[in-house]
Amino acid sequence: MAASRSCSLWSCCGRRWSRSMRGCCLSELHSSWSGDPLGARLLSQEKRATETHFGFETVSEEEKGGKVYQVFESVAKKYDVMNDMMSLGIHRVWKDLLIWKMRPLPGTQLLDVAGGTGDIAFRFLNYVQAQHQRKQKRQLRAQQNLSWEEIAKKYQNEEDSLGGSRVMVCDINKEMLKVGKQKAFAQQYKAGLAWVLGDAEELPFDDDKFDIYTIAFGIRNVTHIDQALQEAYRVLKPGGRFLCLEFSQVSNPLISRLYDLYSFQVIPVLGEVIAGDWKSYQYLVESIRRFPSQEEFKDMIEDAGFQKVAYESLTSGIVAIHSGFKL
Ligand SMILES: COc1cc(O)cc(C/C=C(\C)CC/C=C(\C)CC/C=C(\C)CC/C=C(\C)CC/C=C(\C)CC/C=C(\C)CC/C=C(\C)CC/C=C(\C)CC/C=C(\C)CCC=C(C)C)c1O
Ligand SMILES: C[S@@+](CC[C@H](N)C(=O)[O-])C[C@H]1O[C@@H](n2cnc3c(N)ncnc32)[C@H](O)[C@@H]1O
Repeated sequence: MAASRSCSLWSCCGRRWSRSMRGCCLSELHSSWSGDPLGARLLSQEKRATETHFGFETVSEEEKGGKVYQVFESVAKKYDVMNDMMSLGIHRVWKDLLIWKMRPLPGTQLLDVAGGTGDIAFRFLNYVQAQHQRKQKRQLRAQQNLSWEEIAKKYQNEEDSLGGSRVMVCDINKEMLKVGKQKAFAQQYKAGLAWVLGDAEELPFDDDKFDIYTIAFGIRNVTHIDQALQEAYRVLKPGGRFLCLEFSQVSNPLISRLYDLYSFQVIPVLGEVIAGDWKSYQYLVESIRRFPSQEEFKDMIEDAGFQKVAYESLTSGIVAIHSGFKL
């Protein structure tokens, strides 16, 4: 069921279709040129270029999306508990730091891509609500002669309690979004929050629409990172900001050794014990090792057109926050 769903999603739609078409044309050409060694060599190089990685495994670009889909479909229900267990809660601090770095202004329109179960969106809503309440209190203190009805009205309007800020969570995985929506319902997040099924490589939004684009622990899973970065650029308003929280590279050799030990010896075991899924957590640690370094990723963000690109490494480089502006 999952395989057939993701197959149609990943090989037959939009740009991916044209990519797979390119693959088809190449193999047809290959057979007609079989007597030409140079042509055959060039073609086999081209064919290799359509290969990518899924953790330490080499797979075709068409296959990767489906495999990533299966990973998150499988872990969705245990995703949040796994994160707390594996990181001893540290992922919460990293996500808080992302929001503090963002410092959203009243009225901010945020797009959280690969938003999964909503951790970034909920933090954003908490932040803007607290900020708006502080502002309201300051205003009320300044307007001493308001009636109690007027004061109550100011507090009751839920939409207004966010000062016009909104967040759109976009993720390719139905199961992750389902868990996110359940969490939102249980924690009573309603206003200013929307969920949409969509691919980071082909966002279902118009150009110049959002003030801020975030992607947390998501971009590592995308097949064509350059394409996702271009899409981030496209949907941001001029002056808009790109923020990415992702695993990165640890530079200290001693910490790196301990980190490797923990990653490869402990995490898949926790994955098996808690989520009954060794393979997905093996993919997690392998995909982290495959992801570009802080500097390499900064170059990729600049290549997509962003300016003033900078990053901050956290927890010895286990993760980094990259930031850039569409100017
Ligand atoms: C399928 O894909 C995914 C599934 C998911 O559930 C999540 C994601 C995306 C990830 C997130 C949303 C973030 C949350 C998840 C994680 C942080 C998990 C990934 C964690 C790592 C890759 C390792 C880094 C972990 C930490 C920084 C957390 C702190 C952990 C410790 C302090 C170690 C705890 C020690 C033990 C449990 C004792 C047993 C350990 C051993 C026998 C191995 C030897 C290890 C050590 C001696 C210490 C370990 C040292 C380190 C971790 C490095 C030290 C670092 C510093 C001192 C800065 C997703 O895509
Ligand atoms: C590790 S989770 C991160 C979730 C959330 N941002 C967080 O920080 O907890 C990675 C998410 O990326 C999503 N994802 C993977 N490939 C994607 C793509 N091409 N487009 C959109 N989302 C994608 C997965 O479905 C998954 O929900």
